[in-house]
Amino acid sequence: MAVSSGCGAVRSCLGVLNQAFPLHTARSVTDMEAALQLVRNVVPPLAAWKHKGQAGRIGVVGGCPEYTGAPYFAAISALKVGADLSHVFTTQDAAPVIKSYSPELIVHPVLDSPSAVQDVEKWLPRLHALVVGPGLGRDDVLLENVKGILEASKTRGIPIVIDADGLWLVAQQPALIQGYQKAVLTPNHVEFSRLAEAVLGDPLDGRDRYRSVQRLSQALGNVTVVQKGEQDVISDGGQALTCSREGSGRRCGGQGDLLSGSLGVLVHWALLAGPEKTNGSSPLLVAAFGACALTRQCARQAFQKHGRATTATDMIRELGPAFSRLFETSAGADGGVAPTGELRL
Ligand SMILES: NC(=O)C1=CN([C@@H]2O[C@H](COP(=O)(O)OP(=O)(O)OC[C@H]3O[C@@H](n4cnc5c(N)ncnc54)[C@H](OP(=O)(O)O)[C@@H]3O)[C@@H](O)[C@H]2O)[C@@H](O)CC1
Ligand SMILES: Nc1ncnc2c1ncn2[C@@H]1O[C@H](COP(=O)(O)OP(=O)(O)OP(=O)(O)O)[C@@H](O)[C@H]1O
Ligand SMILES: [Mg+2]
Repeated sequence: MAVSSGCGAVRSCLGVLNQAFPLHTARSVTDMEAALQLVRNVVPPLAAWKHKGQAGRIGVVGGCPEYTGAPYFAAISALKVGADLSHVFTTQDAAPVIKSYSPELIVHPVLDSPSAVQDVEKWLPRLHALVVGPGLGRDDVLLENVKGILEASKTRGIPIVIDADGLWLVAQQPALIQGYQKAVLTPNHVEFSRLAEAVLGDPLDGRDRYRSVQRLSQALGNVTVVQKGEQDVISDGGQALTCSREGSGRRCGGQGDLLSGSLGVLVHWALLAGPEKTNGSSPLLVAAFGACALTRQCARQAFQKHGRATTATDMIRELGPAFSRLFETSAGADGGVAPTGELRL
């Protein structure tokens, strides 16, 4: 449970980097531990004086009759990272299925209702962050409802993680998210290419992923972008950070959903903590780094136990131990393998 608030070494390291190199300079340092320390700084302590809800109330908007696993993975991951309550806003048909996976989730069968936007809007004052897109599908009616939910959430200043089919919607209508600096997009390879085409009009430049991610973020008005892959590249248009912590060779579905749900909680915590705790780095960048490192650590631990049979459910079981290992020790004990991370400005 212990979370360090001290970060002198991190402060000086990132401080020097911030001053020394102008934007876009291709300069890098191995700095995984420094970035992990920033994540530790934003994790709220567990305390007897706190009440239910204070550690986070997260909403997941997604799921449809075809995809019930994805919103479940995201919502249960949010809880296991440390949120107190996790809501799923989904379609009438998908709701009982998702409920049956877990009694821990609060499931609202509203997403295909004509009053979907108002139904979700009622809950927004009680939510700290939204994760939009896991398992949403591409039905026009659902996407139109989600558009309204996004607008209502932006008006209230709610942090939004956009993943999966939420990114499909953003690729159709980038204005939906343009300039909203409490948004984080988490595209996989295909989703990133689609966004880059739609927003930059360019095919993906695979040679310089940093530059591509940074350009996409800038074009969207400094929305934070997490490009998932063999290494995860994260940028807010200014700084860029990569997470190459060891994960696993298993590419089973659902790992991105675990990441987006975890990120919903970390985004809330990081914004609450503010830039003082992240030493001037963007809280969203730090949150994104934390979610990537955590997902990869879960993959690694699950693979050690289950090998080729590893699935997202096995990874979710590792969330508690992986979180402790990364964020509740003073040194991020790693059991031997040297992690790497780079910070580029
Ligand atoms: N259990 C559930 O309910 C789950 C539901 N999910 C939900 O499914 C929905 C669609 O999401 P998605 O990710 O399958 O769609 P999309 O990104 O269009 O990819 C489609 C195709 O692109 C390719 N491809 C993918 N990655 C690649 C890569 N790195 N590099 C190269 N190619 C790559 C690959 O096609 P291939 O080229 O192999 O034929 C892939 O099949 C969405 O709602 C999501 O949340 C998932 O969350 C999983 C768990
Ligand atoms: N080649 C890889 N090597 C190691 N880790 C990877 C690799 N590709 C993706 N990952 C990790 O897997 C996690 C999910 O990324 P992925 O690209 O699978 O997302 P996704 O396609 O959206 O997943 P989902 O099936 O949930 O939709 C990220 O944390 C990422 O770091
Ligand atoms: Mg995905």
